[in-house]
Amino acid sequence: MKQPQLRKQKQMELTKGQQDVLQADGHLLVTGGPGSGKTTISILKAAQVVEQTLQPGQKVLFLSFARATVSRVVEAIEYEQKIPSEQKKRIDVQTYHSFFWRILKTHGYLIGLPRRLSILTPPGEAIALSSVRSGLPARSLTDEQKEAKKAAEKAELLRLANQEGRVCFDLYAPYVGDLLHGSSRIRSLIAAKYPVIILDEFQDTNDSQWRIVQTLGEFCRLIALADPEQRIYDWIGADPARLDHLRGEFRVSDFDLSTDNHRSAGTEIALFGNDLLTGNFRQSTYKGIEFECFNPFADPAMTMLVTTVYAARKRLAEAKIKNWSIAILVPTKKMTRLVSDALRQPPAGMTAVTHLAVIEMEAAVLGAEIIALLMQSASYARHFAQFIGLLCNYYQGKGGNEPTKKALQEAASIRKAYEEALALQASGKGARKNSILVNIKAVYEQACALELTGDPDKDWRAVRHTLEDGACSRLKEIASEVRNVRILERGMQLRQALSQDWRDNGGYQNALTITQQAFVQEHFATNSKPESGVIVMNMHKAKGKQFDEVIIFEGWPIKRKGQPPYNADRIVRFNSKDKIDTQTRQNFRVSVTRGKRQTTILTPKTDPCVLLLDNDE
Ligand SMILES: Nc1ncnc2c1ncn2[C@@H]1O[C@H](COP(=O)(O)OP(=O)(O)OP(=O)(O)O)[C@@H](O)[C@H]1O
Repeated sequence: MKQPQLRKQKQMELTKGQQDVLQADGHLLVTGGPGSGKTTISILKAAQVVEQTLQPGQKVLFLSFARATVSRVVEAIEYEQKIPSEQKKRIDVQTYHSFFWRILKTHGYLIGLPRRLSILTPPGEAIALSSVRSGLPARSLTDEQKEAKKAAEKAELLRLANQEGRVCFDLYAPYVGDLLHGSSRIRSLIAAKYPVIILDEFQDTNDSQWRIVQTLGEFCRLIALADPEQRIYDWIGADPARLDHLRGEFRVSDFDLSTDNHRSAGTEIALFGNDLLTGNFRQSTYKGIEFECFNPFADPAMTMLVTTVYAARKRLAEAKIKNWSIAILVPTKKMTRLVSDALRQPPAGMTAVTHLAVIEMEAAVLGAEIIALLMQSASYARHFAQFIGLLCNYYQGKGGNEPTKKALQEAASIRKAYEEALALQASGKGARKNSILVNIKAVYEQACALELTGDPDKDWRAVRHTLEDGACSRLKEIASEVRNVRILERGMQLRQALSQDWRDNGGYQNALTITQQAFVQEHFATNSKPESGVIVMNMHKAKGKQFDEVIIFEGWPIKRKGQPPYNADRIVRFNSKDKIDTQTRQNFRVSVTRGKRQTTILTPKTDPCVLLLDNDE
């Protein structure tokens, strides 16, 4: 087969393995380590398919797990100057979720789901499950309680889907599997539109996704990309034997690009990544990998982090890298926040570091709904009731799948106080002076009394500041959470919709619905650009991404009087050798190999990360 039509440009030399992929027919399995060029060759292969075999109206489907990966793939496609733009348009990059959702929305009724379906987003799911969860202790469950909790959660999610048509993400694949297995018509409809499907990160497919791949493979040509050692989703059902399942089910041609490393060419980052998997370090130093140990206290730790960031920034500026990116990867949610705070206000008066922190969004999204409601005119009777409802939602949903007992209790006491107030009102009595509603209501009224302007940015901020400066500590917390959502920076669409609402109605009549819809759409948006600048994120979220430099930063043992040091926020749980397993090693390797030019690992001096010790140490 000939290569896709070439335009005049600086040519990337394809490796022998990559060229073999271009020559091959039928189902393909392309394996290889981090940066071995799997994504790149799959895009070139897709362009070749578009040019040589697709009929008008048909497209190549590229399926990825995360939106973050989608944006990287979209960027990589744009970057391939040798692919003409009309061919690029025919490579459709989607997440598994968005692809499944479209199938479900159109055909779900065939398996008994209601005709109208809506997406149950993660915060919505957390709220819906909070009543099931509040009946059980949040931690230290017995095995029996864990099973019971799982079963009760599952039953509620199925009920929501089947009776209310609100479908959570985890049910997409099982339902689509049922649909595809049950209907050859749907299978051929999909195959007619997408005769070739590329499956990114195939090693992470769980059983229900595999069931779908099995049916699609009968009609479509599959191109699976995988690195068995970048498997990070064991906890939600990825199976080490998945590649063999594919080989067993279909005749696939296997291509192994594993020895190549283009991402960090000229460094030994990939080599170090491989040694991390075994714990046998073949070298005492690795080009492109730096280690630093800090004194195990907040100030020296953060000082070292900030100076490391300064140094990385300087290196990239000196190397004249355009749109450079530095990722600070940390092991826990808590660390993401700590680091973000420290970069905003570094110790010892050092200059702040502008950055983006990728945080769990539940609290911020639910908080944003409260701001949106407060922008909305309070002229209708149920406005305050709706406000209380959203406040309870915030507490029920802010912890995502792991709500704290305290937050759930908070929701319950707000609801109780509200019902009590309603009862007192109904019997003609005044409100209780010591009710938790007093401050809530006072700030609510201040926010409702604001004179809004029709400029969504200004108005959004005005409401947020009112909560921030008001007398209610709960609403203060919400205002500070909402800062993380940077809602109005999320593209013009939301801002335009709010402005339109104002123009049409002389006020924001639909601000809440508009905001909620914006967040739902965001789950499926594929146009987000890969991040540049300094980005702080949980190590788990770095999968599939690449950055010019990576800094890995973990917590340190915290001394406690009369007790052993508290060793949370470590890459390995408690930094204990007993807790090392394949998953921990693979996760660490994924993080380390995200760096193109350098990866720096910062670890506490007194108790360095156990994965960095040689096996026999
Ligand atoms: N033959 C090649 N020559 C030079 N650079 C290449 C070649 N193939 C890929 N690259 C570049 O190497 C980098 C990594 O490639 P790619 O993203 O395709 O790897 P990958 O195998 O998909 O990585 P991962 O599994 O870690 O996501 C990209 O910046 C890409 O442009």
